[in-house]
Amino acid sequence: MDRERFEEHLAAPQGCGVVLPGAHDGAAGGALCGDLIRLSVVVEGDRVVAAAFDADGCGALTAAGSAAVTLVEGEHLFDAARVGTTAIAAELGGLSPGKLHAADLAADALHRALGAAAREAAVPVDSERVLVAMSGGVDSAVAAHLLRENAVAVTLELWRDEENDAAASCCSADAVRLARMVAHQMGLPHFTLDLRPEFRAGVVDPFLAGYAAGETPNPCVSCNGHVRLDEMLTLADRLGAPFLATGHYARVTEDGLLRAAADPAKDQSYMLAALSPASIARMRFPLAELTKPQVREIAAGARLPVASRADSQDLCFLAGTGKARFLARHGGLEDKPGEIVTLAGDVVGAHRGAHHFTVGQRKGLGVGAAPEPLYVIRTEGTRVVVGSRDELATRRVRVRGARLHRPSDEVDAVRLRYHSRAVPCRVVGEGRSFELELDEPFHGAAPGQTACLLRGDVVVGVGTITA
Ligand SMILES: Nc1ncnc2c1ncn2[C@@H]1O[C@H](COP(=O)(O)OP(=O)(O)OP(=O)(O)O)[C@@H](O)[C@H]1O
Repeated sequence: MDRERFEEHLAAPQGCGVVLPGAHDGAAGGALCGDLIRLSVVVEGDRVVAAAFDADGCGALTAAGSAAVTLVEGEHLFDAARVGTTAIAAELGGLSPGKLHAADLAADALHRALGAAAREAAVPVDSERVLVAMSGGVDSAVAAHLLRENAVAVTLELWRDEENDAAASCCSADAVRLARMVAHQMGLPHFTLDLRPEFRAGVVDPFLAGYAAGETPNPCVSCNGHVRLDEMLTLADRLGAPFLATGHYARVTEDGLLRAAADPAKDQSYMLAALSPASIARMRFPLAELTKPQVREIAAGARLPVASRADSQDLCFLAGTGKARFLARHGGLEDKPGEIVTLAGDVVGAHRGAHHFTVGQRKGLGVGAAPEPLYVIRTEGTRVVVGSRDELATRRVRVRGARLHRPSDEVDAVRLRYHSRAVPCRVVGEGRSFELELDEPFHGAAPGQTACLLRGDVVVGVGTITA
């Protein structure tokens, strides 16, 4: 550790307390850790023309703020976006483990400011440049690694749950830091985009409304279709990148439609079904032809620090909360006990709230001693209607809000759940609401879920299952 650099920054901190008109700000820290730093940057075109900071905490935080300002002022936006904890610590002549927290906070604040500024930047287009969406997971890290020659990285902050994620209210979410660290190790500029308001309005609120209406919504499909990929494409424009890449497993056909990934076990084309053809034209899926073991092998070979990170299992905003609790806390959906009845109207049990059930569900009904397994057929207000597997079967499914990219007579199959297999079908009717006539019975078509309309394994349209 070189105390001299540290002392210089501490004695004459660069940009400390300077107010910059027209600046974009980012803050990090807070009451829980007792340190708070705010960093401001002014970006003109593709350059950081000015930077400043304010810190309330230990001396190391002041020195770290000063180091961050020194490193980014006058630099190209992409070079500024390559500055992270390591660079800040190095500018201070190295930091002891106890003081690294200060560099972490300064980097978090810097990246929040740069992310906000990037939304108004104007970087000249490079026809090869690709913005890579990095989640902090292994798939997107490998996507970035494969495209590293021309890549700029972005991580979205979508949700921060103050009650369940105490660490996140003090520092930035762990996943964002991890993604930034991985991007920086590859030498990539990294941006953090705060999409919390857009995510709340465009994904979480419709999710809560869907459950309140007795449906089983599919928030990832609408998030990909109308929120996160659109926002990242807009950022790509600002950063002069014609393309956006993700770690999704999906392919694109020559005529610009989504197609199932080469590895059917990992295929995520269903989750991307709401993407418009205009967006698909700009998407790149570097994992399209790979299997998960191959991806892990590439990650290990490249020594990516996330090589053995587990896959995400649940909706991102439910992490650490659980659906029932989330619905109660954020949507006011409290338990309302009701009856479990058969299609004939016989009462066979009781439940604590109809919103805990989805069509096709078998487990958790608590109905013992039935001669055959019972499934949820539908919910009606506070009543949950159950029946046998045969009674659950349907050959006609109504779809609303449909968008077709090809004539309806090209639809020859549909996927009615993320992990269910495609069912051969045909479209009956026209416009944005129509029926699907299935060639085989389907068990568990749940209102609110996405109907992914297919021609073979190519996605030719999308709609929402309706009651
Ligand atoms: N918060 C985020 N910020 C930026 N991109 C994201 C974010 N979350 C997901 N993505 C992008 O969407 C892709 C698919 O996300 P999904 O949630 O399905 O994660 P995944 O399949 O576990 O991938 P990964 O291993 O990259 O997390 C990711 O590979 C990444 O490119």
